[in-house]
Amino acid sequence: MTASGERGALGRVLPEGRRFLRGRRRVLLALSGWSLLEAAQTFLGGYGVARALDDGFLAGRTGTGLLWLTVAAAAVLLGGLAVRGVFTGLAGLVEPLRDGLVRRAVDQALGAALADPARAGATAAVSRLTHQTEIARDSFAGLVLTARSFVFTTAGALLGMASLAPALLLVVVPPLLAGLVLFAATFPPMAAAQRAYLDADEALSARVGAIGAGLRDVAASGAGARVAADTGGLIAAEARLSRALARWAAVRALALGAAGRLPVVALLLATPWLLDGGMTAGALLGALTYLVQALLPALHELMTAFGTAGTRLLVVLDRFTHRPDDPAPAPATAPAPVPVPPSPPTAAPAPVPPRPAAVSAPDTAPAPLPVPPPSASAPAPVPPPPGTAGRVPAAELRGVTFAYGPGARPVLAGLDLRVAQGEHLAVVGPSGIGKSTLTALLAGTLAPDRGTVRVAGVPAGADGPAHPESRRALLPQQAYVFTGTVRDNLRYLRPEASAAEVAEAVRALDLGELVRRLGGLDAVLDPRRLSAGERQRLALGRAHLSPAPLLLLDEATCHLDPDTEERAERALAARPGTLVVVAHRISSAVRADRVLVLDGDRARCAPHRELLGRSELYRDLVGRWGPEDPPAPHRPRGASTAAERPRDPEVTPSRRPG
Ligand SMILES: Nc1ncnc2c1ncn2[C@@H]1O[C@H](COP(=O)(O)OP(=O)(O)OP(=O)(O)O)[C@@H](O)[C@H]1O
Repeated sequence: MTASGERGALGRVLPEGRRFLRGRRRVLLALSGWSLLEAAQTFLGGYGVARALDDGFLAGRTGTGLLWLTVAAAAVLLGGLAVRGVFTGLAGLVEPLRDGLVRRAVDQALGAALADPARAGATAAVSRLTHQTEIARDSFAGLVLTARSFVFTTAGALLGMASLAPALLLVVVPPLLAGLVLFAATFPPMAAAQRAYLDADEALSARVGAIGAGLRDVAASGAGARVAADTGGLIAAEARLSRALARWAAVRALALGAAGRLPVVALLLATPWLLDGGMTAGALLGALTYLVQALLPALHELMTAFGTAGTRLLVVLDRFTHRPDDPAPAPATAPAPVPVPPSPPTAAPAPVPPRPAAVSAPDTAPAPLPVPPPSASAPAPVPPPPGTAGRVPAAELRGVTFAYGPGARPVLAGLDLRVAQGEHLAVVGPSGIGKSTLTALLAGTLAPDRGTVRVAGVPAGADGPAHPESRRALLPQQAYVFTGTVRDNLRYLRPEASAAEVAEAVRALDLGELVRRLGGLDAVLDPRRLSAGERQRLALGRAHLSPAPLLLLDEATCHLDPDTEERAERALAARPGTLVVVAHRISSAVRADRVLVLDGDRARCAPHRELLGRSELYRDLVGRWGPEDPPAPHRPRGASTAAERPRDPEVTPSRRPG
């Protein structure tokens, strides 16, 4: 924030501040009363010392000297009483401020969510409700304490000096004022640095929130490194801004050093002149007491409080005063754009579709994560080894055991499974049994603890060849849609897809009406404006275009109605290749060639009707899903024949120890 920006913030905050204080006159009055007692302590502190010297010890009257020193000491007790009263009164100012800010933050968050439901989860509101409210409360309390103390202490000290010898004011006041001016000059740049730091903190909050929500998509898209680099940039920006803040604090400390010590130096330098003018040693010592014991500590506290708490309070209050629908006060020192390191040429050379300024997300809404599309030059699907076409399984698990951690109970244990090329397999089982884990193992985003997972004859995970996206595509439940054109979203897994291929995917998935509603293939999408179902439908279109022969749908149709789901599944099954679906409805299982029911030590794999007779758990699941007229099993194009397809014995029980 520039100096003018700072003045703008002050202009926004001050009227509300005045209203707030006007409504609390009684509290202010009580605070002033206690502070007057503090001023009296200051006055007596220096005056007692001066009198003790001039009227007591230097005049040979030790008793009088001791009496005046007792008066100065008693004043300290008076100060203790004052501090107790001040703290009691302080709560009456600080707590209503905090309550008001919390109410306002909730109002702002609800208002923003009602105006734009996609922003309902904006994590900046959380930072505002918790971190920033507490900053405001603490800073305000610190400021009231020190500002009040400075005013009354200074008044007491100046009054004391004036009563000892008015010439003392001539020596002490000018350097004191110079120090205050110097300090005030550091205020605007420090506030700007503070504001930039808070901006960066909110941006990081929002980004981390967005990553949390889209973690599965990021993992499925293999975009971890890119997202880590992107977020690392935000973290680095915040660290850089916090260092800038620390530098300004150092400059301010220098100002304090100069301002705090100059009046003492001036007094010492002026001593001969003051003594020549008839000033007594007691008055000089009294003045030094005022400076060293009262004024300098009060000044030090004031500068420290204004230097940190003051700027923080202004910046935070400005955020609460500023309504979300107001034009945002633009930070002059906004965090630098996050440097995203270029992806290595072999990983994903295709650029991320640019986000047009018109649709870029506001600062309070998490920006969509820039996940790089797979390389346009990614190799073509890996063909089966020569002479084995049709015989190499589309996917194969052998003795697979997997647990989420060394001490954890395995989710899958000793599982064997063969999925033939062209097969349509449905995976069912109770919640938490390991269906998603199985799809993640097939996708290679998880690696088995024991056993092997192969896709098209090659290892599925990191030990396999590069470009796993050319062999399999995993669609998780939360479909990932980015800010870009509808066309780019559809071609995400295959950037080189032709117009005819895109049109075919739109037709096959019945996306015509949706695409029209979104403004056509060239319209730029705002992901926050799409429903979960619309996102899933676009992701399904994307899967249809994918070059991967193995499609893994992990409840990727859960937000669709049964008819739309059926159409989508049939279209994806009819596409050349293999389809593995974590079934969301009984109809989904019935449509498949085979159903794998995961049940710990009683895993079974067979066609629907056969499984009904053989698996009690499957009968249970079907019963819970509700009766449904099973449509005739769909035979996908390119599906393997019954002879080619593996039968139940090829699925051995998945045992869970213990
Ligand atoms: N990242 C993880 N860390 C630790 N445990 C996990 C993790 N992901 C899943 N689990 C646990 O592993 C088990 C299997 O989870 P998984 O998501 O594969 O089951 P699921 O059958 O897909 O469940 P649902 O139908 O509810 O999606 C569950 O007990 C789950 O709590």
